[in-house]
Amino acid sequence: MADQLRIAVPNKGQLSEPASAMLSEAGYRKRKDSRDLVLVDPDNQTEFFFLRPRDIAVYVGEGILQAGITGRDMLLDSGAAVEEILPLGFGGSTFRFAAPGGRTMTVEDLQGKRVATSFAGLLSSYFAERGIDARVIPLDGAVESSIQLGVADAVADVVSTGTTLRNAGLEIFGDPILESEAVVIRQQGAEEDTKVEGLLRRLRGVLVARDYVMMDYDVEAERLEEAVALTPGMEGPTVSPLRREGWSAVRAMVPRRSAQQIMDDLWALGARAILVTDIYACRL
Ligand SMILES: Nc1ncnc2c1ncn2[C@@H]1O[C@H](COP(=O)(O)OP(=O)(O)OP(=O)(O)O)[C@@H](O)[C@H]1O
Ligand SMILES: O=P(O)(O)OC[C@H]1O[C@H](OP(=O)(O)OP(=O)(O)O)[C@H](O)[C@@H]1O
Ligand SMILES: [Mg+2]
Repeated sequence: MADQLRIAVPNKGQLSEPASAMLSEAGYRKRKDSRDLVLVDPDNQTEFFFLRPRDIAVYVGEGILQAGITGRDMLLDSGAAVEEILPLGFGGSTFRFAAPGGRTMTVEDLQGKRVATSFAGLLSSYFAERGIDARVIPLDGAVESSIQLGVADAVADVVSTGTTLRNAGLEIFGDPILESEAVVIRQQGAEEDTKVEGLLRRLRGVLVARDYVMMDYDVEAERLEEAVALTPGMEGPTVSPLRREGWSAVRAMVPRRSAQQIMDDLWALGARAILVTDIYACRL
């Protein structure tokens, strides 16, 4: 249907499961079978198309689908007319050079050499921008084997934990070519679309619910200012009178990763009944 929001989602690979999990947390329907190619979600007037992450920028760039989830590296590699509109905080990786004995190498050493990669577009632009004349050897995957097999002198590949490179006896060198993560994309210069805005609002809500917790505590009036300084919240904490004379109840969102430290600091100020709860969903 024409008034449906049509979104591209990775059908397999590293981004597939976390992308579907995030959409499900955002209240969209989840596909039951990982082989399904299309999922219609009539309650949200949305259709999901499960596509290869590498192809997603092409569909969105052609204006066939209004938005998609893919890796920043894949979006840049595609050369499609798309733009990133929201980083999603998963699928984090760096794109890096590696070679045997790479520790002692620099990017300039690649002059005249062969560099294998499955991101030929991205790598060619990188070399062009720096005036390095290297030969890019495009491969589909398992790039780490290319040096041992004699097709390349170095590789440019996705690195997460570094295990794959280490196991292949390769060492990273040079600055990261790119820091990547999963992102929402749309066609370059696309007009504001209320349905896409709605999707983004939901996804931002999931990001906040993942990164923040709700903290409640009671504190004596004399220590209130110090306590509030530790928990400034988003637009200022809610402070309400406690039935107990001279005490207040405070409620504020705090970053999940610092919640334990803030609890310790509040306790030291004399705050009591300090409670932390998950945020299930939100719109800020
Ligand atoms: N080990 C990893 N950790 C985090 N992100 C990764 C990792 N490997 C790849 N990615 C990211 O996931 C996205 C999709 O890559 P993925 O490897 O899933 O696709 P692919 O190589 O085309 O498919 P496959 O590996 O299934 O053949 C890319 O943006 C990439 O940066
Ligand atoms: O640093 P690590 O944690 O080891 O992860 C990085 C590896 O993960 C991906 O491989 P994938 O499994 O997608 O295979 P592929 O090379 O065939 O794409 C990527 O291409 C790297 O090889
Ligand atoms: Mg891969």
